[in-house]
Order: sequence, then structure tokens, then C-alpha cells
Amino acid sequence: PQVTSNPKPMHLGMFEIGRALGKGKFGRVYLAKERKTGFVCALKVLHKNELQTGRVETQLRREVEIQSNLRHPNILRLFGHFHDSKRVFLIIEFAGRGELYKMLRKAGSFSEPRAASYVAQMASALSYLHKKHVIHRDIKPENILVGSHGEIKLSDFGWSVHAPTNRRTTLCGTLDYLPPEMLRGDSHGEKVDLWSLGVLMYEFLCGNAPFEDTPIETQKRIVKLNFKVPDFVSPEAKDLITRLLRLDPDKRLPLDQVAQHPWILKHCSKPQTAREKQRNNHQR
Ligand SMILES: Cc1cc(Cn2cc(-c3c(Cl)cnc4nc(-c5cn(C)nc5C)[nH]c34)cn2)no1
Repeated sequence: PQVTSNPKPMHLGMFEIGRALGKGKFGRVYLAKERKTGFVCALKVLHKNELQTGRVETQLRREVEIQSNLRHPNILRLFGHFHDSKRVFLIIEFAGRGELYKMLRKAGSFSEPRAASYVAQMASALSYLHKKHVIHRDIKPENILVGSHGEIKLSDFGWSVHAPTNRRTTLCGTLDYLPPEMLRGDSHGEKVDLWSLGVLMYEFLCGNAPFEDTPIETQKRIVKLNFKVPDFVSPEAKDLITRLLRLDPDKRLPLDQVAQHPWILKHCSKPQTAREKQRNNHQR
């Protein structure tokens, strides 16, 4: 829906509701079409009573506040929101190819060119976020969707905050992606997303997270940096993973150097236009 200068109140009747696309802890997501314009979107329906018991209203408010102001090709758009007596509705960009983690589970692991393309797109999205001093804090395959041209879309800003900060809400879900400073409850900054990018890249290439274990063992392995990159991973990819998975946040490779890393350049150099090919051939 185009946001007009005099926005009319939004309500459920504006939308034709289609099939369920997925479900999360506090509700479901449906395919939806705005009746007036035919605009297709995803409508996330959350139940107020469950939000209250889950004490996640603050996170939801933050998710709406942060995500509605973001504009980047690799960040899922939040176009607007409205509510009725029982439910909150988020009008979200529809990602045409669905959830990345389902693709990862089906494929087992991704090829190095495919993983490099995803890591490069993530680095671009995170660089945009960090320039706005927003940290995502919950980078994992489950929070990445895929657009209709195969581009990735970072979503679920329920854990995002403005840096620096420390955590006030109890952690829930997998610990696999948490950096040591968040496990310790220390104050932390944008560099937590660099650690999670390293965990994400490892999982893309290996099919499992580097510190995957029982919750207690995972925490011990994270703080001791106890992981091994399998031999089938190329030396360049292993180099990038080890430059991101550093206990000291200040030693993690900055995003602009991630984008320029040999492994990324090897797989992601943009295809040359015919003119560029012609010019390069003349220069040989
Ligand atoms: C509640 C709740 C559920 C979820 C997880 N979730 C996200 C979606 C979703 C969104 Cl938000 C936007 N676009 C989507 N496109 C799909 C999709 C496309 N195909 C071909 N298959 C699927 C599935 N899902 C989308 C659905 N569930 N987070 O909070």
C-alpha cells in the first residue's frame, strides 16, 4: 500500500486474505491483497492476549518503530500496522520464495557461490543497519526470507535495538548464534551481528551451526571458541569464518572488509557488461 500524505485509517476489511504463509510464536502470517490497489503483501496477525502473557509488547513496538523506517533491498519492508480489539496486524513485504531455513534444511548445505552471495547481501544489509546504529541481534536462517528474484530479505526485528545496549529480556530459542558478550550479559554493540554473520556463514556451508550441542555445552563452546571448520570448506571461506568468529568484538572483520574479502570477490564479482568486456579486452 502506498503511504499517502493523508493516510486513511487501515483496517482488516481493506484486505482480501489468502493462504497461511507461516506461523510464529504469537500468531500467523497470511498472504493478503489490498482490495483497492491489488497490492500483494504479507499480513502478520498477532494476538494481544498472547503478546501480553509473552511480555513482548515492548519488542513489538520496537520492531514496528525500527523496521518501518528501514529502506534496503535486503531488509524486509514493514509498510504499516493497525489493530482491532483482539489483534495487532503488521503489513509486511511479501517475500516470493519463502523462508531461507527451509531451503537450507532441504539442501542440507549451500554451495560456496550461493553462500557467498547470501553473505555479501547480509553484509550490505548489516552495513546499512549499523550506519543507523541499529543492531539486529537475532541473525539466523529462521529470520531470513527470500524474494522472488532469489535475493535475501532480513526480517524479524523483534530483537533489534539502538546500540550500545545490554539485554533486558530473557533469551529464548537457540543459543547457537549468540556471541560471548551477550551470553555473559555484558553491554554490547553492533559487532554482535558480525559474530552471528560468521555463525550463519558456517551453517550455510556445513548445514549445522559451529557450536551446536546441548544448551549448556553450546555456551561453554562459544566462550572457549571451541569449533572446527570441516576440511571440505575452502581455505578462503575458512579464513573469513575465523575472522568473524573472534571472542574480542573489536577483532571481528568489519563489514566493509567482509564485502572485499577474497572469498566474496571470487564468487560475487558482478558480471561484466559487454562494454566492460570489450574495454578489458582492448586493455590486454
Ligand atoms: C507470526 C510469524 C510467522 C513468521 C514466519 N513467517 C514469515 C512469513 C513470510 C513473510 Cl513475513 C513475508 N513473506 C513471506 N513469503 C512467504 C512464503 C513464500 N512462499 C513461496 N512460501 C512462503 C512460506 N512467507 C513469508 C511467513 N511466516 N514470523 O512471525
